[in-house]
Amino acid sequence: MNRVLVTGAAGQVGAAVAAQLRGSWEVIAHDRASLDLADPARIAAVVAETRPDVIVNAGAYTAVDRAETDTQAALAANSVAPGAIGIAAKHVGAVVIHFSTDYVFDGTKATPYVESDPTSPVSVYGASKLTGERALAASGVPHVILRTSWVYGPRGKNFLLTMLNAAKTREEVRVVDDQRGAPTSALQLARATQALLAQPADKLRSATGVYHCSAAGDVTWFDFTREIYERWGKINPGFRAPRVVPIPSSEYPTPVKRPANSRLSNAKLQETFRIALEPWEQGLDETLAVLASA
Ligand SMILES: NC(=O)C1=CN([C@@H]2O[C@H](COP(=O)(O)OP(=O)(O)OC[C@H]3O[C@@H](n4cnc5c(N)ncnc54)[C@H](OP(=O)(O)O)[C@@H]3O)[C@@H](O)[C@H]2O)C=CC1
Ligand SMILES: Cc1cn([C@H]2C[C@H](O)[C@@H](COP(=O)(O)OP(=O)(O)O[C@H]3O[C@@H](C)C(=O)[C@@H](O)[C@H]3O)O2)c(=O)[nH]c1=O
Repeated sequence: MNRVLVTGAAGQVGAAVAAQLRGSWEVIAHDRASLDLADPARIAAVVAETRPDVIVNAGAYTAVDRAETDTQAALAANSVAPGAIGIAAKHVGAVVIHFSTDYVFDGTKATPYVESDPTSPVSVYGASKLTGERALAASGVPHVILRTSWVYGPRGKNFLLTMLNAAKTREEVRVVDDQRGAPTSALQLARATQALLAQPADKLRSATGVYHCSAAGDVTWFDFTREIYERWGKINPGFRAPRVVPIPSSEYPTPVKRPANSRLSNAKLQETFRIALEPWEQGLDETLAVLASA
């Protein structure tokens, strides 16, 4: 059985990927306690000891607003670590699958972003992830960078859980209606990763590069919130949803501006690997079903 090392395995995507691959892969899962990505020497040692065939790097500093002031920690995990992972992986002949973000773009394009579009991050988080993409590529290791968007799942910190929690105490939630993207579930990303790893090894190696990988379709955060409550209500008849009020981003001030357009064209992923993620509605229903059964 082939061996895969998963970093950030306590996070939403890392946990889902590790769970999805168990059974068909020997999974070595590392969280922050066992592999601190801010420690390049530890990365080198763990990779040299375990000699994985594939490394899935799902660890990252994802607190977008906090990254503006906690910059060193964000840079260590998001910018430096991918390069260290690439160098260590190259030594043992491993392929690296790495996650990145829609926030490498400024969101001013009118249509979905393609991989060749110029990047222009407007946040430290986005800039740190872009530097990480470049560091991984510069290491010379065969790699696939999956840029995704608006990730949520049944655990961790994410917009879905924030909104379900808000419903417990709030009569009304006010949500931005001028940022558009594809909410992508951790489970959808885990399945896409599994499909990627099922490709012939030489194909994966020769397809080195950046791929956009998000759920099909798009919504605003306001639309997404309404759908969350409507669908949660259908499986929990006693649920009382707060009023959902659409607002412009200017009425929800955050330390960092978010891109207005987060839509990512997945055509390259589909053409190269024949991998297509399901519509975001399916990811949401699956995740709500997991929450309902918990
Ligand atoms: N969440 C989202 O909306 C999106 C995420 N992405 C990307 O997808 C990937 C997975 O994100 P997601 O699972 O959602 O994020 P999470 O925040 O859920 O998980 C990231 C994990 O990385 C860990 N981590 C952070 N810093 C370090 C470190 N120095 N050493 C070891 N582990 C560390 C975190 O640990 P701890 O909790 O202890 O900090 C956490 O367990 C990331 O690359 C992210 O940039 C892309 C687009 C959207
Ligand atoms: C909680 C809340 C948020 N919002 C807005 C703020 C923001 O513009 C948008 C989403 O809020 P979040 O805090 O989830 O946004 P954010 O943390 O920026 O989410 C991002 O995380 C990183 C890691 C990524 O890579 C991105 O793809 C994206 O998912 O909704 C409201 O309008 N009303 C609310 O009640």
